[in-house]
Amino acid sequence: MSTSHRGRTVLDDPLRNKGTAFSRAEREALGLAGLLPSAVETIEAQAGRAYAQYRAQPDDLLKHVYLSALQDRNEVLFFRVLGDHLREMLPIVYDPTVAEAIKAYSHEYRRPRGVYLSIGDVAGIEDAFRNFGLGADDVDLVVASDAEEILGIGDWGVGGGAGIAVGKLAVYTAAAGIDPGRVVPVALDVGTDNASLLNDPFYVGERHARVRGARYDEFIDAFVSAISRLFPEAMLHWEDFGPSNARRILRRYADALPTFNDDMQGTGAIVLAAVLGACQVAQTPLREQRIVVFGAGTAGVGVADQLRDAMVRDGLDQEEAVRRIWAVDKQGLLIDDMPDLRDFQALYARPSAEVSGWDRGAAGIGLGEVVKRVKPTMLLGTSTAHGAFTEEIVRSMAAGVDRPVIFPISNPTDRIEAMPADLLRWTDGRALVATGIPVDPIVHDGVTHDIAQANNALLYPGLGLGAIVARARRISDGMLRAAAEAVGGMVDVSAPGAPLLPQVENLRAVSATVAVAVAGQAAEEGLARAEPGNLVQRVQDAMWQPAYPPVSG
Ligand SMILES: NC(=O)C1=CN([C@@H]2O[C@H](COP(=O)(O)OP(=O)(O)OC[C@H]3O[C@@H](n4cnc5c(N)ncnc54)[C@H](O)[C@@H]3O)[C@@H](O)[C@H]2O)C=CC1
Ligand SMILES: CC(=O)C(=O)O
Ligand SMILES: [Mg+2]
Repeated sequence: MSTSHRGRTVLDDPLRNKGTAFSRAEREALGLAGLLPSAVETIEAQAGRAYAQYRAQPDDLLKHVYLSALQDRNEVLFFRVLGDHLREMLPIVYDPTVAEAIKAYSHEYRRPRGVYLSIGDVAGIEDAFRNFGLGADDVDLVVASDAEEILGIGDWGVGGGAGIAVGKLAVYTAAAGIDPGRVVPVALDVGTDNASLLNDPFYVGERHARVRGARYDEFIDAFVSAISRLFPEAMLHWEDFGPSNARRILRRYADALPTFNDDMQGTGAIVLAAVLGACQVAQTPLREQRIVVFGAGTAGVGVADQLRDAMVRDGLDQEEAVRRIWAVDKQGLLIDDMPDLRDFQALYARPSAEVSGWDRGAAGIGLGEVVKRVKPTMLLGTSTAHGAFTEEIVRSMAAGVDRPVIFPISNPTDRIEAMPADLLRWTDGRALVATGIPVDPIVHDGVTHDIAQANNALLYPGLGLGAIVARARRISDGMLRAAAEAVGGMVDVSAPGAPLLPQVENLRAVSATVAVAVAGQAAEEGLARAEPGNLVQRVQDAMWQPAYPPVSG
């Protein structure tokens, strides 16, 4: 690596800064003599100190703040420490603590990271990217969020967009070795409907209600055009958009550039991987499952779509597959004569005649009644409704099936539909559980249950790496399927209590395996612009490592 910078500006560049690890020769060449204490340290020594400082932070939010500051000083060291303590630190950098950091963004704000685009300045979009300083061939990946539906915590304005894009990108690098110097986090600031932000004197975003309609669409359009023009090779990842925009935006741009929506497609694919594992344990093929999706929003319907397509591959026709899925939302079981169905929910609405004799409360046909009538084998939670999988509902489900598959995957912790220890207790250890948040192993009746983390973080880094290695023109359904099957193929679910997905410690191997499968699929579908060659080697070679390169002047 070389730099034309000298002196303090070298130390201020987190992608080049090595701090006390600059050698004497580098210090001489880069004008650093006298700007650092005399010891020349190894990265191991620096990482040991950083870890001790991290451990000394009194709570998770301050641990997050500490790691953000480390990333702002020295990216290699940040990723080294994160990689060395992945299981411990992923929940701090990412889900669930990232939710706390997002809520506190304007109060903890110290320095910017990435690109902030405001709906009030559409004309300035290209300039903003130019000011960021990367050229046409310098960007592999852009992660963008308008923060309308951050995890399960709702609208968090500019801090939500910036915080989630940065958090997702940290996982991309830690998990799949995406080069942190070749990515751009983007906060799309269209205002916020969050009154606590609008009335917070520290709030650093656009201080007006969320803009919707034609102006919003023009803003998104200008953003996508700028990306396509300025960074023609880059992949675009959409994160945490609201349900009225997520699918619409994806549809609009899916054929124009390599792009995907993580909440719909990444989540759908990781849940499919876990479901395939659960089918093996339960010894019941997917096409015979009865699946209730609780929370039919962006993620819930994304999951339903992936499961439907997998059932079709498993031998059902489209109609039969759809009929094996029951979707429940705020208004209860979705029924085709409901006036307030969203367009993307309509496919899963049951014919009203089918449910005419079912019990209805003020909020429609509730989850309890659905479980009683449907006798589901799988219950998937993407509702943000904490505690919605009650003991009564879970016991009722477990009475009808030997191995109830129950995935409360809403994030963060205070949105989860049920805690895994309760699910195991209420089902006498029979439940096959996966959650969105990380959960410690649970001992029930002498068996240790490793709870799979069905979080898109296990999938999207490898998907992105595979697409980047292939220089994919598009992200196809086939590439998502290949990713899901690759993750599913990496676990042995045969032992009692075994997790349904690979463990977080294996994230690098998982991501590399996913990337090979995705890049191979892209090539097979004629979507790869790069020659396939030896994909295993190409994926390994493409993975950035947190080690200091020599820096010359
Ligand atoms: N584990 C993972 O990888 C992922 C988990 N999620 C989680 O899924 C949840 C939903 O996220 P999105 O789909 O993006 O949000 P969304 O807002 O698009 O969907 C939530 C849906 O749940 C419904 N809902 C809310 N309260 C309900 C209740 N009491 N009963 C029934 N339905 C109810 C809403 O009407 C909406 O349709 C969040 O907690 C999010 O963190 C989302 C993406 C990935
Ligand atoms: C994990 C994730 O993408 C979400 O909860 O929104
Ligand atoms: Mg998300």
